[in-house]
Amino acid sequence: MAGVAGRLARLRCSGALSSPLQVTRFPALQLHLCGPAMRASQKDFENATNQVKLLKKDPGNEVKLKLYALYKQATEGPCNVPKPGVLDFINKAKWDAWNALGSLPKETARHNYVDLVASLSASSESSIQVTPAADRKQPGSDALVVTSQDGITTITLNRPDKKNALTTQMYHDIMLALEAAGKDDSAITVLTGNGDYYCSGNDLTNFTDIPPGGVEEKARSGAVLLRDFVDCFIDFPKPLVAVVNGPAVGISVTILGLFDIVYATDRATFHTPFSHLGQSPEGCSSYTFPKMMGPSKATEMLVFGKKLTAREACTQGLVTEVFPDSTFQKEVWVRLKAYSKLPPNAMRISKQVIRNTEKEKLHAINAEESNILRERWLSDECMNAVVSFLSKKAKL
Ligand SMILES: CCCCCCCCCC/C=C/CC(=O)SCCNC(=O)CCNC(=O)[C@H](O)C(C)(C)COP(=O)(O)OP(=O)(O)OC[C@H]1O[C@@H](n2cnc3c(N)ncnc32)[C@H](O)[C@@H]1OP(=O)(O)O
Repeated sequence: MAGVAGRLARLRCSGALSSPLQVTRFPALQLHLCGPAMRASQKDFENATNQVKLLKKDPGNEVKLKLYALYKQATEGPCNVPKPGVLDFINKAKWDAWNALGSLPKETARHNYVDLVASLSASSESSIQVTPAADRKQPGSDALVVTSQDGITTITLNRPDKKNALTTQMYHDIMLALEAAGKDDSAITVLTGNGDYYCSGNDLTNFTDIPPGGVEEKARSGAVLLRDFVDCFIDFPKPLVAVVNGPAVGISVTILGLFDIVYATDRATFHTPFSHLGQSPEGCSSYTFPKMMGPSKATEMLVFGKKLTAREACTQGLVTEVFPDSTFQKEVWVRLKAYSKLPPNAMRISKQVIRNTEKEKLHAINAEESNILRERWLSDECMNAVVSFLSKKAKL
């Protein structure tokens, strides 16, 4: 356990991975950046750390390292933490950048940080997304877009540059969006992705944001989040449709067993590499997959990580219908618009008649899978796989 905790701690590098180094987009924040000639106050500094999160364009690794070093110097003073090992590339680069600032006073580092952020903001001014609070469908981030039209509420995963990997915030936002969609006046609800991927599964950087309670606490809260997330799909009251616009990985595949219809482009693939990641099945797939495709085909996917083409997934019953990529969007939406005109109450009740007999069982399976995963996340097999991915040594 100490080894696992140590590796995670190194990954975090004293909070580095959850520090403002991560360039993600957040709803608008008021900014009061100081000009270069003025000294930066603590407030300016705090505003600048928020401003970094608003940058739409990734400023590149060199600038990110500079920002990181100045941030650490401004908040903690000169670098006096042990130098990471040579193989710990990411943290070593960060350590080097911080250490290079020597004994630069905290106040100067703060000022330089604010200046650097101001120059970055000026060069990407138009990229800041200002979303009036009243227009927001759900709080937290623009990595999820919810629209309602023609009787269809569509939840779109919107992190195309990260292949729509699911951050912790996105799990929460999807739950909120599903809760709202279950109650709104739309007839059906759709989950889809923006960009070339449907979803690359759990964002593996979720493993790096370790709370004060340590990795055990992280695994415990992760298991609660997973269970709550999957419960929302089990309980969703209306017809739920997946429009799989590209490859799908991990949890985005397993929960398809809880959807009522799955339409896929012929470019989509379905991949659940749990053993490769030292993990185990979730999303009730340990029950739904063997039930729909038989135990041996399910084992090929869930134990051996066999990646299915869209057509294979259709043959196995995971996908309802496959469409040529060139006509996918058009054909699917024409079909869904027609379905959405059917009487909504009849559709909702029919769905419930089909699904309700299994609900209790699914909840129990979900709880059990989440518990087992909690243990898996603490295993060396899992940690090694996550570290390999994050240090760019492995991908699927
Ligand atoms: C104890 C912790 C608990 C946390 C809370 C958990 C709550 C619920 C957990 C439910 C569990 C689910 C299990 C799973 O979903 S397992 C599946 C996990 N997914 C992966 O392993 C996929 C990893 N990604 C890849 O292998 C490849 O990126 C790809 C998907 C095959 C695509 O390869 P390609 O070459 O086309 O593209 P890039 O690799 O260059 O990707 C572009 C950038 O996107 C980043 N990326 C992609 N996927 C992920 C991901 N899943 N997590 C984090 N980042 C991802 C990739 O790093 C690139 O970023 P960069 O441009 O900054 O380099």
